[in-house]
Order: sequence, then C-alpha cells, then structure tokens
Amino acid sequence: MKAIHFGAGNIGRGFIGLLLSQAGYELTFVDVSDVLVGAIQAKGSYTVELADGSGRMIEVHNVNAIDGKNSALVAEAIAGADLVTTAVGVHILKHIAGTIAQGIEKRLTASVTAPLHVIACENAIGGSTQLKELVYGHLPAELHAVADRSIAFPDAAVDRIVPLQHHEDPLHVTVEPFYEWVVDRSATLPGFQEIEGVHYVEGLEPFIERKLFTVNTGHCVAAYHGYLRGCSTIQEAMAQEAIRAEVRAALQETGAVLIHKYDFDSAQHDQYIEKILGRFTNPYLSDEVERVGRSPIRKLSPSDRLVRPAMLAAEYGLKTEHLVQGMAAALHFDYADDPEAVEIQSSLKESGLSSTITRYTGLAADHPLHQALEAAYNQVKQQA
Ligand SMILES: NC(=O)c1ccc[n+]([C@@H]2O[C@H](COP(=O)([O-])OP(=O)(O)OC[C@H]3O[C@@H](n4cnc5c(N)ncnc54)[C@H](O)[C@@H]3O)[C@@H](O)[C@H]2O)c1
Ligand SMILES: O=P(O)(O)OC[C@@H](O)[C@@H](O)[C@H](O)[C@H](O)CO
Repeated sequence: MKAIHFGAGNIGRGFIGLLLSQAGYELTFVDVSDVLVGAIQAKGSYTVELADGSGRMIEVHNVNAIDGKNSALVAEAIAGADLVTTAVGVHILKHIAGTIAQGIEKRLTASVTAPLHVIACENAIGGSTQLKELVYGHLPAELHAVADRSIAFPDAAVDRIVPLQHHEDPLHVTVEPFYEWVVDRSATLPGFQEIEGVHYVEGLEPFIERKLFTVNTGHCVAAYHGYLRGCSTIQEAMAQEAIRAEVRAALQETGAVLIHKYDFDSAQHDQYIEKILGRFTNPYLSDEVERVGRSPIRKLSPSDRLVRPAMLAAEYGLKTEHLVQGMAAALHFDYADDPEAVEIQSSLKESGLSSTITRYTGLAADHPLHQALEAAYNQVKQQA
C-alpha cells in the first residue's frame, strides 16, 4: 500500500507520517521545503520523541520525499498511490489541488480503478470536502462522474499537539503522547483498507466540532490571552490563574453548545475538557503562543473555533462572554511576523473596530455578539 503525504512539517512527521508508516504504508512525503525534502531523501528515516518525560524515541524508517515544486513527479506518484493525506494548512490546499487533480487524471486515463482516498488532516470543518471542490475545479468536467467512482475524500479530525521544533536535526520531532485521528467511514469506497490506529465513525460532524471547539478553542484562548500578558508559551500562560480560568470558562461555553447540539453526556464532556487542560500544561512541551495563535483571520472566521460556537450559543440562548473575550484578545494579537495579524491591525487602524469585526467574523453591526465584542475589545487591553 502506497501513501503520499503532503506536508513534512510538525504534524506531518510527528503524527500522520508516523502512523501511516506504523500501519505498513510505503510512505512518500511531498513538501516545498528544500531542507525537509533533502534531509528525508538523504536519510530515509527520522525520529519522533514522546514528550512524557520517558525520553522514548520512535524511529520511522523507509520514508521518501518528493519536491512539491515538481508537480509532474508528484502527479506520477499519486497515480500509483492508494492514499493521499495532507497536513499543510487549510489555506495551502488550493495550492496543491492542481497537482492532485493531475495525478487523478493520470490515474483515470490509465484506467486504474483501484480506489484512491484523499484525506485532509487540517484543523477545519470539512477539510477533505473543501479539498475535493478545489481538486474538481482542476479536473475536466467529463471526468467528474468517473472520478466519483474510484476517488473519495473522507473528512477527518486530527488531534496531537506538535509544537514548533528547535532541534539540530531538521527531521527530529517532539510530540505529546496523546493522539486521535477520526475519519468519516461513510465517505469511504468499497475496498478501502482501514488504516490501523485510526478511529472510524459514521458522520464526522460531532467529532470535528468537539475537537475544534474544545482543543482548538481552548488553545487559542490561552494563546491570545497569554500573548497579551507577555507569556511566551502556552505552558507559561496556563500557569497564570486568570488565564487558566478564562480558558476553562470558554470551554464551559463551547461544552454547553456541544452538549445541547449533540446530546453529549455532560460528565463525560467535563472529563474531556479536564484532559485537554492537562495536555495544555504538559511540562515536557514548550508550545509558543505565536504558533497556537497563528493565522488569526482564519481563527476568527465564521466557521472556525471562536465565532462558530459563539453563534451557536447565541442561537441556543447560551452564554458567550468568555468566547467573546477570546475574540477580543485575538483582535489584539499584533504579532508582526504573522501576516494575518498584521492585516487585522492595519484594518483596525484604517477601517476602525466595527468594520474590522464584520469583515473578519462575519458578524453584522447589529448582531449582539458584535456589540459585545466591541465592548470586550476595549476592556481586554486594560485588563492585560
Ligand atoms: N501542529 C499541530 O499541533 C497540529 C495538530 C493537528 C492539526 N494540525 C494541522 O496540520 C496542518 C499543518 O500544521 P503543522 O503544525 O504541521 O504546520 P507546519 O508548518 O509544521 O507544516 C506544514 C508543512 O507544509 C509544507 N507546505 C507548505 N506549502 C506546501 C505545498 N504547496 N506543498 C507541499 N507542502 C507544503 C510546509 O513546508 C511545512 O513543512 C495545519 O492545518 C494544522 O492546523 C496541526
Ligand atoms: O493548527 P492551528 O493553527 O489550526 O491551531 C493551532 C493549535 O491549536 C493546533 O495546531 C493544535 O496544536 C492541534 O490542533 C492539536 O491537535
């Protein structure tokens, strides 16, 4: 079984690549980083270190890499693969869609009928579905129906905290011990060989929303409040009582939404929250607030981890105060090396607070959340 994985970055090497290799796949990474591609080609292996104090290392052997800039070579590899996965960032999917379409076209022209599954392992609702739309945009219309018969794009939720890496070896990667990869089985094709270590479900929505609105909501609330208070890492932020309380309160708000929407067991969901808070305080990890807060435009967008649960809470008549505080802190994230943070800061200066809120969150000026956010934005800075 052959797998092509786009993105030899932190989660690509530290989770998806590791799991696929352990599941017996012949694995080829595709990346645009010459350093990563060159190192994988030269070594053919790398080491994953578990951040649990044990010093345990896992060797990943027999891996290869292709330069993502060589789309002909990548398309050739996709034509002969059983599985394509991605962990590049949801905003990058549009840049790899053309190459994936090229590979699919090659495959269909050569009358390969074996199923190909394409799974986007990004932090987004419907990531693989979004990728499918982008790929089909590049495929000739007459091939769409044929492609539907042998190519599937099951949505997925992936969870493992993998911080920025600062090792001499560019391939070495330190990861938290916890991991969870959930895939929508109902979108797979007959003949799909399930990947060992993956949890399959019929219908992904509760799983992706539970993950995104708990792990990622809590994470970014810690990051944005931490950044405002001068903390460098999530661990440092979570050590501050006020920030920990803010994160917990935001997760109680998203928890109420999830319990209402999916009828989750409330005690079990509380345990899920506690487990996640424990993961954020893992003393063997050092996770920079700038990584966790990265891309604030994406994180403030209407379908992402702050605005979407707040909109649902408002619709259900539930509390939103701490989610709004998180959004306000996100608007104050003025990290100069993050192009999305820079864009928000320019918008605040040039267009003012109200227009900026509407532009990035989709909340109209007369929406109660918009008004609450304006007030919170002005207060958050004073509290920091
Ligand atoms: N790090 C985590 O804790 C974590 C956990 C779960 C999900 N994710 C998600 O996984 C994705 C990747 O995150 P990450 O932290 O590994 O980021 P990362 O920056 O470490 O890795 C992304 C990799 O994609 C590569 N890339 C960029 N453009 C490319 C292209 N056109 N073709 C091929 N490769 C390309 C980059 O060179 C980089 O190596 C994001 O969507 C993120 O939300 C991350
Ligand atoms: O990757 P992002 O930018 O969507 O979110 C940053 C972190 O919250 C994220 O990478 C987590 O570490 C990860 O989602 C844990 O599973």
